[in-house]
Amino acid sequence: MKEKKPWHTPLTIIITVIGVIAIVALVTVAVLQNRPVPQKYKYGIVLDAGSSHTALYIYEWPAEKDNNTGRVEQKHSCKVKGKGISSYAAEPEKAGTSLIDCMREAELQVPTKRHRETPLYLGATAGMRLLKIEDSAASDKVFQAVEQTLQRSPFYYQGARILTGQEEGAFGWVTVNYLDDRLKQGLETTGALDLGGASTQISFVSRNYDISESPSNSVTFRLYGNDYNLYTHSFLCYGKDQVLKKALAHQTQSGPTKVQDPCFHPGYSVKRDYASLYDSPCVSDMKPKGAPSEFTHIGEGNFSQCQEVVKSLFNFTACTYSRCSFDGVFQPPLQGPFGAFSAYYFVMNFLNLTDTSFPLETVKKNLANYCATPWNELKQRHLGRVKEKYLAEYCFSGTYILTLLTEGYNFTKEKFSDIKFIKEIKGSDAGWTLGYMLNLTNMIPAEAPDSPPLPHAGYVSIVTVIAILLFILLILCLRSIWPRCSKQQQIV
Ligand SMILES: Nc1ccn([C@@H]2O[C@H](COP(=O)(O)OP(=O)(O)OP(=O)(O)O)[C@@H](O)[C@H]2O)c(=O)n1
Ligand SMILES: [Ca+2]
Repeated sequence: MKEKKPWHTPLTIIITVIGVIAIVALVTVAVLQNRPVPQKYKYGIVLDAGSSHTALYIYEWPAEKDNNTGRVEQKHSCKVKGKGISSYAAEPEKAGTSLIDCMREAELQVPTKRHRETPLYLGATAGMRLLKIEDSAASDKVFQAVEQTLQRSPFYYQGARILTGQEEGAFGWVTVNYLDDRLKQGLETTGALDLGGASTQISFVSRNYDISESPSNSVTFRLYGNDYNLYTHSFLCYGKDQVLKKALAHQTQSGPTKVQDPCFHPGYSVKRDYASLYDSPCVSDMKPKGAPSEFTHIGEGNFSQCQEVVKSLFNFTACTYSRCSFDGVFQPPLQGPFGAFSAYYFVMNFLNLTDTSFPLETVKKNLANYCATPWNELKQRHLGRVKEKYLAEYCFSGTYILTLLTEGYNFTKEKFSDIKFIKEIKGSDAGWTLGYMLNLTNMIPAEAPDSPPLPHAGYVSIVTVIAILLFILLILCLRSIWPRCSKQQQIV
């Protein structure tokens, strides 16, 4: 009878133990070496010096993945108290000191050991563009004051400058599409509509259209391996505060002491002075000669008359291109979904009109009702929660927004539902700041980044399975070789 050889000879036990130790060691090394490191973050700070106010944004992203997409998020924002930096033209130092509180907040938000490497940018928009036109020396002084504050901060200060309207529009578009993860995936992009206090931007990709008809409106990008031909335009003096000035200027051309304004509520009556109404380059050439020092601004609450006033501020006839939006500015056919943010959102959200699935006619009817609401009633309903200045202007602003979108940009009643009024996307505010930082830190690569063929978990599992298979193979091999070896020994 064939004697069965026991498998647990000292040698096989030693080999098994060594094998098991080797496998455990191999898998441990694979796991440890390739384990995702505990998340460490990097930070970037952008100050948005808008015409009406300044806001500071802190962005963060995983330290190891600067180049990866959709990973930069807004960590914190801080609203600077007071008005925009351009309002400090007469006392520039205050433009610098106004930023100190938010800079302190940023020092607490960003871990101290990251301070020195955290880039800090300030970008100014239409308010400073207007100040530069009006008084270039004053604009320089405001920048000097602002720089002084920012240079003193512990962050890696990268400079303060005025963005061009084109940059403001294009970076707003980058932000929206980056946050929506549309760029990396090469999906159809979303257009961006930004309404500020002093300027407004429209940016979108219009396929099959020759944007070279107006090269100054075109921006080309290569992002993640895709080419984009972006149409963008910034209308200076068409932000909602400057348009309000234009509307009032339009109604005070004869220098009256009393103006009955259909865009303000019945019962609204406020004294305004001519000097501060006409203090901007958007209206300064319209100032009536020999006007009194002030006028009484009286509300009438008539939406359709307000629409007429607002419409009269646009020039719809001048156009030297194949097609125009208004004021002789080229615009290709609207395409794709649009995100409308900043003041578009503030105003439409207050008015409860962000739902664009309602027919445009219904939106207009609701706004007409709102405009006809007596001023006293509105104050009772909202004061304490909403600033009086904002409250007084929502009828005008809503009318302006609808007129700009429908008559200005040509969002017809069918296309109106393509617009989504948004404040933020996945927790990050919509606006130009994120796109600006991504661009300056080269965080969006022109080509799609190479990613490892296997995810970490897949890699570890495969290494483990292969190691176990090899080990089993080794045991089987030893089991078939060993008896022969030992028999040979016996023969010898
Ligand atoms: N809750 C709020 C906040 C702001 N506003 C208004 O929204 C406009 C400001 O929009 P914003 O996007 O902050 O403009 P800026 O960036 O300051 O201006 P710009 O981009 O033109 O430089 C101002 O008219 C302000 O009165 C509003 O109506 N309701
Ligand atoms: Ca703005």
